[in-house]
Amino acid sequence: MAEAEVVAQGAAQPAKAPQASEAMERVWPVPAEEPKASPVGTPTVIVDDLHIVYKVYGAASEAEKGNAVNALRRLVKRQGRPQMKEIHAVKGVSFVARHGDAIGIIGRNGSGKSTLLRAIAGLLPPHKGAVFTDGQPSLLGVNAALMKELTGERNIVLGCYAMGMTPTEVRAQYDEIVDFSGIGEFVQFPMSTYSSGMGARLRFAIASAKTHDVLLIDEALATGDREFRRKSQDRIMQMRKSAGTVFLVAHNLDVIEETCNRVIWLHKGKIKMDGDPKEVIAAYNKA
Ligand SMILES: Nc1ncnc2c1ncn2[C@@H]1O[C@H](COP(=O)(O)OP(=O)(O)OP(=O)(O)O)[C@@H](O)[C@H]1O
Repeated sequence: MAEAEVVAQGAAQPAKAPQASEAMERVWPVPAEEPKASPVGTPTVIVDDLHIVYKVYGAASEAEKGNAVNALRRLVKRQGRPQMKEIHAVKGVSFVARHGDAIGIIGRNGSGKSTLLRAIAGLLPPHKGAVFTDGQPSLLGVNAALMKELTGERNIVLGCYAMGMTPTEVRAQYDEIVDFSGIGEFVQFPMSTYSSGMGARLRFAIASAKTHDVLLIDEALATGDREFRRKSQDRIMQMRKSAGTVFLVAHNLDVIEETCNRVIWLHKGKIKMDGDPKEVIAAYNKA
């Protein structure tokens, strides 16, 4: 399944990677987006009795496995395709997120954290229930794909356009993005030459160059070093102040506690606890 891309997908056309300034001149102008002034405390995301079910085909027993003999046997016996299995990943989750919230989502492996984020981003259709969002949610995941064959420069420019920034805004932000990412002269090299940490830093730097109504961050801070984590946390704080809503999935509970004003603990697809970070994390650690 494709991750939500905060960065450009399918927007790149050049055969060779030009300098950033050239790239900016070439791309068509994007209509300016007026920043919305939303008061802190008004709802941005309403999740109402959300159920997400994955359907997995071919999760069959040995006798049903998809080899030629079994396929022929099914044809002869006029049987359908191998049994489909359902994985009920999110089970009746409800909550309201507000402008200015930074909400940490914690839980054991497989508890439904990433699934919930992808559903809020609109990437997974609800089996039951609904998600209402005010504004465009942007998911920044570990796998959010920049284009590996393009230079950091090109990825910054295209990524910013993909987020709806104008050429003037991109120009104004370009140096700051490079600076924040800390990738230095590597910005001129194709991303295929980057370490995973460098790629993650650049993704975060691009994604956070814009004020998002709703920014969903899935473990994206995990690959950065300590210094980068601190800078990222500061930036998330700034986003909260500018009345955006940030969701943060991380296994590092310290990052969650330091960054978020609210924590949702998911357990086997359901909300086990929702509230003050200290209290929720203490209960989670005891469980
Ligand atoms: N694409 C998929 N197809 C089928 N099942 C999936 C898919 N993605 C996740 N699942 C299942 O949904 C459940 C929740 O997975 P999810 O990745 O949301 O959990 P998580 O809390 O983010 O886990 P982790 O902490 O390991 O990243 C798991 O049982 C997982 O096996």
